[in-house]
Amino acid sequence: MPVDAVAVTGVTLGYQGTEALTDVSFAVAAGDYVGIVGPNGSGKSTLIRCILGLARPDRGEIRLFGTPLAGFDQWQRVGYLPQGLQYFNPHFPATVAEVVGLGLLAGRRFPRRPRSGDGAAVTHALELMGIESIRDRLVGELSGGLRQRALLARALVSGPELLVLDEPTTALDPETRESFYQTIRDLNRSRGTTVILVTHDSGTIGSHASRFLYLDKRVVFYGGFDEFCGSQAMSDFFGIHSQHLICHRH
Ligand SMILES: Nc1ncnc2c1ncn2[C@@H]1O[C@H](COP(=O)(O)OP(=O)(O)OP(=O)(O)O)[C@@H](O)[C@H]1O
Repeated sequence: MPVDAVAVTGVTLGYQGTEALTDVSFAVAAGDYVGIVGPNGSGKSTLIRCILGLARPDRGEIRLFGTPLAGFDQWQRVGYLPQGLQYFNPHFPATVAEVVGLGLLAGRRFPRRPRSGDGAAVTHALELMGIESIRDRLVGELSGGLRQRALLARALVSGPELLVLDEPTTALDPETRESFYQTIRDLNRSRGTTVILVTHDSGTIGSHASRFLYLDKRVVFYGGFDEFCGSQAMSDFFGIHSQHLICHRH
């Protein structure tokens, strides 16, 4: 049986007595594209941080590619684009190629040194994102859309099988946002990259992702978008009008 890229079982986490995640369980098969949506403060970023080992659940277990997180050390298989990284100081003294190259060091053990194949990997990631021509520009000087492509190239430079993105489109205008979503979908479809993407864009994600996770501290819904839009339980939960708003782009 194929091993799931991510398996989350019974994860519960509280901050100073406030429950952020309650008994969350779901699995992401290799090749899936999962959109995670939910209201502000519903635990989306906390869940992502747990999956990446950046926050520790009080209870429950997480496996990446079949290995419990505590023993997982193949971080080059995982690409991460965190929330809020797009707000760069315009004077930040690093070029696009340098920022992308840092993505290779992040997955290595200490001492983190460049290796001989790194230049080719950086060029490949830049080409994949269509930004090879701006490799020597300072990253802080770029437009929001180009900067987000550079940061995506950084997340992709190690050739990850799993790509995790936390609200990657918030700083983008609608046109750039759509093109960014297309890029992610192409990666998923043509390269088979497994994608987990957190967004407030509940209408848009339905037309891109293969699965939909609605989180409100617990898993309210996890499944296909068609199933979500046809579900009486979801109409009862959201009210028919709100459910329709989520489903309208689909
Ligand atoms: N480090 C922290 N310390 C204390 N409380 C926290 C911490 N991080 C998050 N929280 C709280 O945990 C809850 C879940 O936060 P989280 O950021 O995971 O939600 P979210 O769904 O990603 O929110 P948003 O959509 O606004 O980004 C919120 O009530 C938040 O205030």
